[in-house]
Amino acid sequence: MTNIHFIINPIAGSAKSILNEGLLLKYFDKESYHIVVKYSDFKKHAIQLTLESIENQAHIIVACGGDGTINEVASCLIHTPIILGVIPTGSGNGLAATLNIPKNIINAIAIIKQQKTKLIDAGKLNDKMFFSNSGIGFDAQVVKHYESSGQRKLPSYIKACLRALKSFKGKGNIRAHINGEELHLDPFLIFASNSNEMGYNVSLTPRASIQDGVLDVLMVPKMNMIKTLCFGFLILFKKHHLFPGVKAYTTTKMTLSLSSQNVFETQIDGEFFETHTNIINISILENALHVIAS
Ligand SMILES: Nc1ncnc2c1ncn2[C@@H]1O[C@H](COP(=O)(O)OP(=O)(O)OP(=O)(O)O)[C@@H](O)[C@H]1O
Repeated sequence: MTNIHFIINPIAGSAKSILNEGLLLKYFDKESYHIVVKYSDFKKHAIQLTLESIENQAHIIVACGGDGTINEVASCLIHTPIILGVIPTGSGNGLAATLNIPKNIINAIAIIKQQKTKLIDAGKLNDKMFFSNSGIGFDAQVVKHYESSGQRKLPSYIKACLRALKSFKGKGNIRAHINGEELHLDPFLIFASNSNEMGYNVSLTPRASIQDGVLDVLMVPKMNMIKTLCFGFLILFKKHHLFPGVKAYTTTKMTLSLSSQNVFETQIDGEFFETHTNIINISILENALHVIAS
């Protein structure tokens, strides 16, 4: 008997998902599965619900939502034998795309029932985990505007990009240590990725793999508006790493620091997060999580 728990974020994506307890009971028969379905009521609630499921000996915990929900559930499952499942009902669904999990709920359920698992890496930014990506600079500002819009759809994401483009100032003077190199940067973006998709079929690190034991890092210098738009255009053709001044690395760890007592504004798996310190340590946890993939 498989003890399978589902944690559903009811506001993920358009909040119109057909996924509910009744549907799940139809697909997971009582003879083979003990099924528990829970709903998150507020931000970070999925963490509490996951910890309860761990106490209740769940074998598989399925995060039903986007990258934010997956992050909350998966962070609790690091280095445990409990398997993460994903039903993508979010907006971008970057990690689900990386794992080849279809957006069609019935097809995603079929993949969960196959229970084909992969052991994947996780990224760590100070004490927070990420499974897809994290970043400072422009992407963090986009997420900040996106969250304040109160909407979770593609047009709000595009609006957030335009607002961030207009208002982006950057922090200036960031010191980075990576692969034995020390860099002094005034970045537009420093992006560290475990996965090869951010969501909406967009990728800054198309060659990244969630199973290679390294993070793919992209450092983009601050540029004028025209150059920034050219950089954005090249992303569509996955040629942005060739843009003058852009540096791409693979690494197991990286440190970023600000000379002032300023804190960093970051995004972690698409959620805005402000550090408490002027130092960021980013590293990889190799083979950290069992996850069902297609
Ligand atoms: N009932 C709730 N009310 C408000 N916020 C919630 C609730 N349940 C979960 N959340 C929060 O909703 C946020 C967004 O969730 P999630 O990332 O899964 O969806 P999404 O943003 O639509 O998808 P994606 O990240 O793939 O674009 C998360 O920060 C999560 O903690």
